[in-house]
Amino acid sequence: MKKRSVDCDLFSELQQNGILNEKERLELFNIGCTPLPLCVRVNQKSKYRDLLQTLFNKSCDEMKVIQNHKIFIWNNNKSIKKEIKEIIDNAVERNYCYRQELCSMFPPLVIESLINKYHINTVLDICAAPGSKTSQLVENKILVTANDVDPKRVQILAHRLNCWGNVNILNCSIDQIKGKYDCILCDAPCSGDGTLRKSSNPWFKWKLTTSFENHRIQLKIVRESLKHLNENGIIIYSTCSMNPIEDEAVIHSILKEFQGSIELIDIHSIIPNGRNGVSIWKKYDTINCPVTSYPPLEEYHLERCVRIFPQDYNSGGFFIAALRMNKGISIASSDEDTMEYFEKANKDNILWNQLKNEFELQPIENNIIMKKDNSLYSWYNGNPIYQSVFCGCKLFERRRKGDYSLSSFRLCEDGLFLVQPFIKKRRVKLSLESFLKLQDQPVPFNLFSTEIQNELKKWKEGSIIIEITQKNCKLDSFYFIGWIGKTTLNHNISKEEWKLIHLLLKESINK
Ligand SMILES: C[S@@+](CC[C@H](N)C(=O)[O-])C[C@H]1O[C@@H](n2cnc3c(N)ncnc32)[C@H](O)[C@@H]1O
Repeated sequence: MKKRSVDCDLFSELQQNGILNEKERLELFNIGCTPLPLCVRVNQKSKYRDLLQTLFNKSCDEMKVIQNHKIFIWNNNKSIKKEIKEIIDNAVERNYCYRQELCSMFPPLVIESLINKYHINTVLDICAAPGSKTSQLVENKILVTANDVDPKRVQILAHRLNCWGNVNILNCSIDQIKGKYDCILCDAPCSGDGTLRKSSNPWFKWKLTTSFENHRIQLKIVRESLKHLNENGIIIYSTCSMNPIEDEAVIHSILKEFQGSIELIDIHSIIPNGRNGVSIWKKYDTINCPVTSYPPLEEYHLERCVRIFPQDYNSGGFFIAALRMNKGISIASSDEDTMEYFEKANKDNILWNQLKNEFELQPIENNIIMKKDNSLYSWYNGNPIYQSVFCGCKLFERRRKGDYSLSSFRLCEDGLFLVQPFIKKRRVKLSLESFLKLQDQPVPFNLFSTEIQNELKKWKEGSIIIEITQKNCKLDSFYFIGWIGKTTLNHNISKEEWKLIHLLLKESINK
């Protein structure tokens, strides 16, 4: 097996460019050879939030509170208790947590810090898959649209964003994007040399020519994004590369092209350990070097950009810059040809009225839209937008084709946190003991107390919300989706979720 070396091409290039001195090169080598800490961000909308946070708080090495996020850090993956690891894996799989490197959290944190000052209401995450930064953005009160060009990665994105919040998801290349946004996050594809703690590629496969190719793509992504920015809008540009060709050179080229219309915002106060961006780097005279990557001849205040070395935050390497468009700029864009895949719920639709009345959805009916799909109707919460492949959170799902009875629809876990507070009917309160009985098989009504039996018999066959109401129980005030059959109560909880419930109960009771 090849051995990592302080003499690798990547480090030599960074040093020749003046990004690293001898001492920093050694520091980078040393930290580059140690594994990354495990960082976990808990979904603030998850019903297990408090349980998970209490548990993680006791077990982690460090807990950071940055804006409204609580981040739990374990410095050594191997020292995490097996039970806690199992809970983390299970909760991540179910989107109750996100495993995300610390430096990858910075671009959304920058956006969150600028929301009020720059009146940001809408954000487009233009290179969003697999969704770590989008999942962070949707925790704010802004309308988030996520896009990625790669269809397979969009599927992963959609899966990972379940339960995190309202988000519209597009699957198009940057030149097909329509509409305008207050802020666009360009987390661009890059060489990924900042990932040297988790991948061997930066050590053995890094090539300058790849950086040149990436520079061209990155520039195109930022230029295209500018067409979709509202006046006074913000672009956040980020990469996990430490190389100026993929970082400052892209920003410099944009500032030079749109001089006077775009300014670079200083974001150092948001990322205090970050380093200043550089204004000097090598001018390569090879044929394939893009001229747009040449270093500046004038002052562009590139020091306002932030470069993170792994040793700065015990993370990976990263780069972030924030650009503000202060005057409209003219880049041709075509905004015709909008296709609507979604429409507002048809108020005359019999099934819609049945669902609405059965679950008392009136207060939120204007936020619910119907997916136009030949065989399946789903209700989502969100704004209908063209080209969406997914839109909002799924609230109800069709179970059986061709059957338009209430029981052919079921409430979905994805959007339960959104509708649950509005659903006043079709709820039942169970003690923890009764709830746990449901795990193995549907429980006949007559095995519950008369009070609960009467409650269950009130409703037609279909979904119901089960609340746990036992005092001093760790799952008190928790809610789950159940199913009322003709004579039995069943649950809609997957095997893996039951496992999580038991692990959490066990760990919390033991503590
Ligand atoms: C660095 S990754 C994004 C990571 C993501 N922001 C996250 O935090 O999980 C870059 C993404 O850009 C996407 N991409 C590359 N070229 C693109 C283009 N022309 N338009 C849209 N997305 C593109 C890739 O498919 C890839 O998923």
